[in-house]
Amino acid sequence: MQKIKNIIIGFGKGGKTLAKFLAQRDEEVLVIEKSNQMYGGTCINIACLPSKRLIIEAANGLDFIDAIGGKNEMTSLLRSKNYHMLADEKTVTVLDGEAKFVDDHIIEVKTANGIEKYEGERIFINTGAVPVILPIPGLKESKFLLDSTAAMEQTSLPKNLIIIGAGYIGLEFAAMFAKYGSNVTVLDHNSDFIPREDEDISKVVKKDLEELGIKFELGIEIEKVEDTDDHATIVYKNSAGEKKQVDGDRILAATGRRPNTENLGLENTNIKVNKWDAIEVNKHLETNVHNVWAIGDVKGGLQFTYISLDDFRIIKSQLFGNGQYTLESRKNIPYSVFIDPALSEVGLTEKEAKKHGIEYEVHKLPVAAIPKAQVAKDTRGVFKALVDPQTKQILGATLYGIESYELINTISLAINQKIPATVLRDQIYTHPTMSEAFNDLFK
Ligand SMILES: Cc1cc2nc3c(=O)[nH]c(=O)nc-3n(C[C@H](O)[C@H](O)[C@H](O)COP(=O)(O)OP(=O)(O)OC[C@H]3O[C@@H](n4cnc5c(N)ncnc54)[C@H](O)[C@@H]3O)c2cc1C
Ligand SMILES: NC(=O)c1ccc[n+]([C@@H]2O[C@H](COP(=O)([O-])OP(=O)(O)OC[C@H]3O[C@@H](n4cnc5c(N)ncnc54)[C@H](O)[C@@H]3O)[C@@H](O)[C@H]2O)c1
Repeated sequence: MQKIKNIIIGFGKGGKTLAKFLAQRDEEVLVIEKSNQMYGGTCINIACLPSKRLIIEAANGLDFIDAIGGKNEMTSLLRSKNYHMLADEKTVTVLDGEAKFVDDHIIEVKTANGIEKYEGERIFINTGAVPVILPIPGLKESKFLLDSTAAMEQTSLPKNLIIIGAGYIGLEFAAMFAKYGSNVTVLDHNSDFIPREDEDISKVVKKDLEELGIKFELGIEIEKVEDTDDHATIVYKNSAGEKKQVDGDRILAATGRRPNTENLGLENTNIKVNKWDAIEVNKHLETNVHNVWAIGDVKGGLQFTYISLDDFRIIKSQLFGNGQYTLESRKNIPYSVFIDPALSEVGLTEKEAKKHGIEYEVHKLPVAAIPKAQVAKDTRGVFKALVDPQTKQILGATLYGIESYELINTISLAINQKIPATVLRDQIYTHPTMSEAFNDLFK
């Protein structure tokens, strides 16, 4: 059995960044990836980048199948770049195979050439997450069922697409498929639409999505899924308790993703997993086994590529720095839902501020008041921010409008660096841009 200084299981965002960093320090690294179609991880191959490419091409008016072709070219290029980024390093080996723990520090890898065993001085688990398929009678067996990966590999556009789940994937794919021309129905058991958001925001978002042709059925309970030759029928109880049904030629399951720990052999180790299947870690991301860490989606919590990347920074701080950058250092994580237009947020919502008895003033600006929105011919949306009335520090912002996925990062920087709203208000911005909205939003 070979002893290795660093073993990384899974080619995810945090893991690959760590592998490169270690290689630059001449440290030996073994990166184990179970699929040669996944070099570079979930984000570049089957998640963020392909979905955003398809979303952009839908807005460009491209045909769905042509867009899929272009998306495949992009992911193949990125996959190859990612592979070489690591494999071309002299101290890194990328091993094709599925890894499994046989004890706390020993890994067995099922490769095309048989089982190989390695002992890792340090082991980093970066195996991501997998879609949750609800235990609804007939769902798993339905030949019309897709997860987000399969939805982006279709050879024809769904005519009638039913999406279960109105979360990130549900809403982004609903808007995208509606723009390509599918009839989209979204079912969610929650009766509140995007429940984290303030009502003045969620109402406009829902209205805009409905104007794209998307139908929502909220507060429902799905009873069963039945297949016929050419479609599936989902039978459900609506919010009034009435029995209803909807037919679709595809069903997209978008009801969350759970940490990918099932086949990792963790039962052979002392590594603890919580009730959501996530690996338990301390503030340095170390598991309860010394020198074994978990990175990204597999450790539970927020599932974003930039969180996995930041996990790398935490591990770097512990192994090569002063250990002061930890999970506790991380605050105010921004996010964007790439619907049409995008919804982006950081910090507190008004609902949350009220709930915690935090004093705030509300600043609101309709996107239609921003010259660049008129120029871009898309005046939908509203920008909203909460500011501390005494210190003028920004407490949070919800930006619903074009380019909000760029703007939110400025607000996030201001919050983290304690730059008051008055500075953003008085800043000179280029014109015409969406950023100059801050001159008016923070008046
Ligand atoms: C459709 C979709 C869209 C998304 N859009 C966004 C977005 O716009 N922005 C954003 O920030 N986030 C987005 N996300 C979330 C984001 O993709 C994930 O949070 C992120 O990719 C997680 O990365 P990771 O580092 O945890 O590992 P991953 O990138 O998931 O890597 C895990 C790797 O481990 C491999 N693996 C698993 N088990 C084993 C094993 N036993 N042995 C060897 N290899 C193994 C897998 O094949 C995989 O390559 C999206 C997710 C989805 C599904
Ligand atoms: N733009 C982005 O950053 C982006 C985009 C896509 C995905 N992601 C990541 O991927 C993760 C997974 O996305 P997701 O959309 O699958 O999960 P999600 O947690 O965002 O949404 C799941 C939805 O399913 C609904 N649901 C749960 N059980 C249900 C039931 N029995 N019947 C009907 N509806 C039910 C929930 O109410 C919720 O609305 C997200 O948490 C996110 O972190 C991020």
